[in-house]
Amino acid sequence: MSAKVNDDLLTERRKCEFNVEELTNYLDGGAQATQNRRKLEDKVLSTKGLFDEVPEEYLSHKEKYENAVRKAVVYYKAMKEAEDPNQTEQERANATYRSLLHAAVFKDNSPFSLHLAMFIPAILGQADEEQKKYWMKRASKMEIIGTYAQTELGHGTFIRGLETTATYDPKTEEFVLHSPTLTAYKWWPGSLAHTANYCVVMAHLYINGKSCGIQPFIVQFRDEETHQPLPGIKLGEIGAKLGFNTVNNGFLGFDQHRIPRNRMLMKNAQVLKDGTFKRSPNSKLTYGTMVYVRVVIVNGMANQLARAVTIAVRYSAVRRQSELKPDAGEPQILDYVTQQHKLFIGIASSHAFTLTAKWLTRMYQKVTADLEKGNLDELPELHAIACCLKAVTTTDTSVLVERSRTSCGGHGYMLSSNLPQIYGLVTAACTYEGENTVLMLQTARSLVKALEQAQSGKRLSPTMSYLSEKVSSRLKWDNSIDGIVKGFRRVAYGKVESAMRSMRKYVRSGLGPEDAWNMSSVQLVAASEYTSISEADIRQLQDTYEDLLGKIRPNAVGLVDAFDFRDQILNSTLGAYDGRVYERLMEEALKSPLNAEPVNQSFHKYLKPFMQGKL
Ligand SMILES: CCC/C=C/C(=O)SCCNC(=O)CCNC(=O)[C@H](O)C(C)(C)COP(=O)([O-])OP(=O)([O-])OC[C@H]1O[C@@H](n2cnc3c(N)ncnc32)[C@H](O)[C@@H]1OP(=O)([O-])[O-]
Ligand SMILES: Cc1cc2nc3c(=O)[nH]c(=O)nc-3n(C[C@H](O)[C@H](O)[C@H](O)COP(=O)(O)OP(=O)(O)OC[C@H]3O[C@@H](n4cnc5c(N)ncnc54)[C@H](O)[C@@H]3O)c2cc1C
Repeated sequence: MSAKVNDDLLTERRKCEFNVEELTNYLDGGAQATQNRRKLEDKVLSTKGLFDEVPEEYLSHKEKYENAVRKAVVYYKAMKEAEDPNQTEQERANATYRSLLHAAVFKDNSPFSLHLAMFIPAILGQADEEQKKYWMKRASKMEIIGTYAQTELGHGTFIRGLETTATYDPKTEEFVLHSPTLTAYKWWPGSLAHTANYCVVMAHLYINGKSCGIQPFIVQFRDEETHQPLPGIKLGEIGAKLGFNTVNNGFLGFDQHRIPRNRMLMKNAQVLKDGTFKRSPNSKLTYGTMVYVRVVIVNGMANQLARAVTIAVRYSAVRRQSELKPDAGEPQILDYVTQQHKLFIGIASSHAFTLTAKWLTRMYQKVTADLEKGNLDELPELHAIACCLKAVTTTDTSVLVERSRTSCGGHGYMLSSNLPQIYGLVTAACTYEGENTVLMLQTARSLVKALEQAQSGKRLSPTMSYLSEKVSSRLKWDNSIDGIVKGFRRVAYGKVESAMRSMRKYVRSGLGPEDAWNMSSVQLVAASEYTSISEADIRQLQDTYEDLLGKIRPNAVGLVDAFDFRDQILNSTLGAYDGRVYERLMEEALKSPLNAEPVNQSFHKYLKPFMQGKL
């Protein structure tokens, strides 16, 4: 088959009105950063043994895991060898994030992901200096593989309800870890089942029968040589899921399992040898690892969304279907304005999430630096904003990735398009690291507080200041960027105010504050808007929107090319740079094991006797 680039894609690229490379450089953080990223990709992607001979989807559950472990090892070594010693750690991290290199290797996800995404951050954020030195030396070289075990069979959201206990025994200077019930079993941690040998366990600390809250402990649960579970450890895999099937999510129960005192991570709270408990300056510092990961997720969503819309936009430029005008031939489906509406929002959202992620990361770094100096003032605001942005970006990305998939018609349903797997990855993020409704309610809680403060004349932080702006009940709609931002602020203010009025109404009617909160929670999450926008305003906004879709249309392929994902990273029959969609669909179909023989044995065993009335 010819390797020629599809003619429609060639035309699209000629039509593009801006410099694609310039936008790529902007996304990478400069031309040099683009070069560095591409160099990294060249090196890693040329590594032997990284890719599947048989497409992953045709392997059994067990084979998928074993194959993923094999590739994780090759990939880890390739990344280490490709490291440029002249680059800073931040530059390396940026290149790795932007390239989504692991997506070329794992259509699903790596069984090492929890080690890097949570185990190491938990040590960095929760261990004291001595512990950090010891554990980071081992963890950074992957002499040990770790995970983060917080969620239990019975509790995920309500961390204070976790049932795993860590009881301090001052006689032996040990903690005794125990799972008193079935629902106390840790359930979900990635890598836990067969990959990791250590984990950070969140457990309820008791000293002399007194509760000292939820605390982090570093626990070895497999022998370092034999990999057998240690005495007092019950361990296994939780089974097949919608996605994440190579992540090796596991369960873990403790039967009076003893660990030394120095295995409690003691940066914030401490237990002294005699059992004296030293409280953390703020009990919520224990939740720091989750705040960090929520920040990281926003960036991850921007990249996964960019990947999905790249596939869908390129496919939409190649695919021709139906008729717009009689005898004019079949148009590219990208010419249908409904198709543009489905996809261009995805491109725009990806850019918006990228910029938001940069802003949020800076805020995280500042608050973390302040925490190190003992200043906790901005922690509540960081928590409220990280919760909200994690929830909004994961929800929107899930919707937009699914829309990208359906916008490819039947071919988007094929696993070889990679869109179903991308959806499986991003929809998981609506649940993990805090279920989205729950996180939105955390943000609502701080918004209600801020509005109360504004109404009593207190000054608010810049991110909340719109709640103290004087707003007239009738807002004159204005289609400029400033006008739209003002409109959004008005709507946001209206939502919070309406939810608060509703809560006050319920309290006046005799409900307690918690019940009033629950009764108003639909409004708190997604209040109906109090916007004074009129029908004429909406028409004008709609006209502007349709006008903008037309302006983006000639640049759509250029915009997704600028994301600069290699074919191996897109891993899709529909999205490759050359647009050979139909050839690739056929090539992949021929890899199905069912195509290895013209007649399947089930014909002789079942169909023939059945059809001949002999079964
Ligand atoms: C690759 C995939 C890997 C996946 C891994 C995972 O999923 S790992 C598993 C991931 N699992 C999850 O993500 C579980 C999700 N659940 C949670 O994060 C928490 O349990 C909760 C936040 C829902 C409630 O917690 P709670 O019942 O203890 O709290 P409360 O509601 O009573 O509020 C008390 C006060 O604390 C404040 N505050 C709370 N958190 C923070 C914080 N981080 N920082 C600062 N502050 C915080 C809150 O604003 C409130 O302030 P106020 O108004 O009193 O001034
Ligand atoms: C793919 C994946 C990977 C994961 N990896 C890990 C891991 O590595 N380590 C780990 O420890 N955990 C992990 N988890 C677990 C994850 O963090 C939890 O599933 C998540 O925090 C949600 O908790 P839950 O499952 O108990 O849901 P629940 O809290 O039971 O939620 C169920 C429903 O109840 C609602 N609800 C709950 N509380 C409230 C409330 N206060 N107000 C209103 N509604 C409420 C929710 O909105 C939701 O609709 C993972 C989960 C997934 C899906």
